[in-house]
Amino acid sequence: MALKRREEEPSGDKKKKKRVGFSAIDSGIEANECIKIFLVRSEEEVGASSHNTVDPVDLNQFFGEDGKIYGYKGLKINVWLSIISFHACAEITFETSVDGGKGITDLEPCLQKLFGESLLEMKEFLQSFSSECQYIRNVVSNGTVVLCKAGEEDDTGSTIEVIRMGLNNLPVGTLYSRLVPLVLLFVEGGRSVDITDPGWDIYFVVKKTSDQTGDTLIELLGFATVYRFYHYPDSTRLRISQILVLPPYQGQGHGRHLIESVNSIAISENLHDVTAEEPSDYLQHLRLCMDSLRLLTFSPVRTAVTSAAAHLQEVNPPKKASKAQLAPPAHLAEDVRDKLKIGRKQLLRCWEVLLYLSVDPKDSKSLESFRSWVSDRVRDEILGKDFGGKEKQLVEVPNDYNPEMSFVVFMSQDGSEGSGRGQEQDQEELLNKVVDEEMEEIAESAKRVSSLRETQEVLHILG
Ligand SMILES: CC(=O)SCCNC(=O)CCNC(=O)[C@H](O)C(C)(C)COP(=O)(O)OP(=O)(O)OC[C@H]1O[C@@H](n2cnc3c(N)ncnc32)[C@H](O)[C@@H]1OP(=O)(O)O
Repeated sequence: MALKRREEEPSGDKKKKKRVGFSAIDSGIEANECIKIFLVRSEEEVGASSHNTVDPVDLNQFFGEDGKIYGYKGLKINVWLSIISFHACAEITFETSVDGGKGITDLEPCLQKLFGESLLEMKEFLQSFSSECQYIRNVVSNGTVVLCKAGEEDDTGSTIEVIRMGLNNLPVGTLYSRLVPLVLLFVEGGRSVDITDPGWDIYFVVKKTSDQTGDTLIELLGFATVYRFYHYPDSTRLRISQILVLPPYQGQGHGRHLIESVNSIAISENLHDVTAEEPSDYLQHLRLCMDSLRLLTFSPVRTAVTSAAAHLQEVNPPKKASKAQLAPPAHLAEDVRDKLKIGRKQLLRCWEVLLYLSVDPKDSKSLESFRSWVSDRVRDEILGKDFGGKEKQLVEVPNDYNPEMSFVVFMSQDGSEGSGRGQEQDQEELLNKVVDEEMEEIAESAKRVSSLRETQEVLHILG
């Protein structure tokens, strides 16, 4: 780690500077404001600040309780992260450092907490580009190729492969420990998994290219850690714990390749199902699109959705009996889990999208029935049934993140007390807002699924 004071002062000025360092108590600087992270693939890119700056989730969490750094003026921390060896190097510069009432933050342990052993001194870091240029190739060479596709974006004859390996294996575990900083930086709430547990697998998505001498270069584009859970009585479930595509390669289908590979393992090994641990919104969106498209290729699903859509036309609002007919039949949920390894919860999410897609947008009666059905689901999810004499109430809470929508649900002890605003009318209005939001999301997902399906059909026709 290189530590530099910017523009060294002649020693005579130092005392004076200390005295004027902070006029008031040091208010500190947020880590997010002074740290820049660069992803680099060559020695030349180190120091060229125009290269690949990335936005981490939140750096403040690694720096003290309040996420602030104290005792520095003009502090800048540049961190170079090699996407060849996955080592890191930090360059720290500042004008002055003085205790302004809150101490001087020791930066090294904070950076160690984040980057661990992958943090190198600059000289060693620069050497790693040549000494470890084949690092990824050496680690993944013993893995099992689960998926192989021709690279699309260039004509170098590259291929995209997904390779599966057990994490409980020394070279793979070492590579994973170098990837953990990426998990901490880019996956919200991400943390390291226990590499000694044999239940963990890691799926690497890589790009393979041959150079002019015929030598193969392998670049790591992303990875997913997947846990094998026991499922009673004699099966196994796969849970995607962390999935990350490196920022420069996001949005190019590699997250999809990883998920497709996990799905294909679950099918080929006849496992119970595939789930994801605390998925981010975007991962939910991706899985929703992928699974809805897979469900559309399964004819029992198409038949059942068409029949459910016909029930939407019957009465508005749908009666209790016909509402039951809007849900996927139990035997279908079992078939879907068995054939596609899509669990019931995920099937229900996709089902709403598929049902919406089956409704003629001009058929207002069916749309109203559909909304009423979604509204019942939302009501059940938020308020549920009476809970031991306590009643749930929904209250709006202002929120900077999404000023339009923010609610809390709380219990009132006797069913009558609350915030004083828990009147039925208020509650109805709030529930309606939530339902509107859900309807918008379903409509958007349906639009995306429909356009992806059209593209797939065109590609199929073109052969
Ligand atoms: C459990 C957890 O780990 S939660 C945390 C998840 N990870 C993170 O948040 C880390 C940061 N983010 C990432 O690493 C990535 O963005 C990931 C892993 C979430 C997604 O990977 P990406 O490579 O960016 O996504 P990818 O390009 O494969 O897929 C996205 C697109 O494919 C589309 N798509 C979905 N299915 C298909 C299909 N069958 N055919 C074609 N396209 C499809 C999606 O609709 C989406 O496009 P859109 O946004 O325009 O609607």
